[in-house]
Amino acid sequence: MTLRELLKIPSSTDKPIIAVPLILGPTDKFSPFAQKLQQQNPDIVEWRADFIADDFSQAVMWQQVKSGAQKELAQKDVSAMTEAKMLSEIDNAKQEFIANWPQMNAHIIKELTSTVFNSIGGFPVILTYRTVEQGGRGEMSEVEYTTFVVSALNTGFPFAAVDVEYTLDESLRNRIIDAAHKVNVPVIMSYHDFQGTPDTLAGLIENMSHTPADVIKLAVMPNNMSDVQYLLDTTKEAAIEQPLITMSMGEIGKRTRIEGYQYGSELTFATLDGTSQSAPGQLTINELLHFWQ
Ligand SMILES: O=C1C[C@@](O)(C(=O)O)C[C@@H](O)[C@@H]1O
Repeated sequence: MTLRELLKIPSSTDKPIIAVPLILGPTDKFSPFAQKLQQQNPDIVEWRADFIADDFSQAVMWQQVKSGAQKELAQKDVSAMTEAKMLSEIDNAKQEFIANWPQMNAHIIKELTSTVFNSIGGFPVILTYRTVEQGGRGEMSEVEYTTFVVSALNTGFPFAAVDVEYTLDESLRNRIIDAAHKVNVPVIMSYHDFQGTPDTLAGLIENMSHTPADVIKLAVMPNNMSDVQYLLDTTKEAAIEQPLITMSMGEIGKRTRIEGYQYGSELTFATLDGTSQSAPGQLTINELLHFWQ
């Protein structure tokens, strides 16, 4: 099955799927992004949830509740005794907050997901939470990351696919894969190396393909042109069942984002305006279309 078939993105061209990253944070507006999306019409949006989800983590939310209560207390003219008592009540409230957190968290994740789906006007969405270790912004623990992704999948919003990092603990990885498959969402198993191009790419792809994932994705940093050619050749020679997405990042890897499809990479990441890159070396959609003319 091709990636287009799997993600249900039909096309009459031989060109790869174009994915655009959505990297908005909690104070950013969605409408300029949505507008450019309509104008440039990529195939799919990758919601990089790591740009926003950590602002709604348990620690951040508790801090907000706590400082709100402390502020209120500071405005009251109370005795030192009453103040001490109230401060200890705030600490007790933490237990209650922790007990209620799973429901609150599910509610927050549903709101975030709903905002994304309602803002981007019908484009298919890949859900990605990229950890700092793999080159993203996400600082949640592995368990929190898993909870976030599983909860987002269970909101009922129809994600076109979900990204799962190969470096995540295997049992947690499988929890996400099971949750995704239960709601018929294909899983993209991804691996990033922002430092270099491992000389064991073929083995890595092979090992990743032995997971229950539906798509394999590899993004690595080349240090010279032969690293770039090595990535392309390995992509071409990969004999795995799943569709493959590969790229060399950075300036010298740009070629793989344009030509990778000729070697078997079925999706390429591009930006709407050249400024909102989610990884180094991404071209704009216009640049890609220009090269493909
Ligand atoms: O895995 C990838 C590929 C990527 O790192 C790139 O190099 O284009 C961009 C990420 O947003 C995406 O999740």
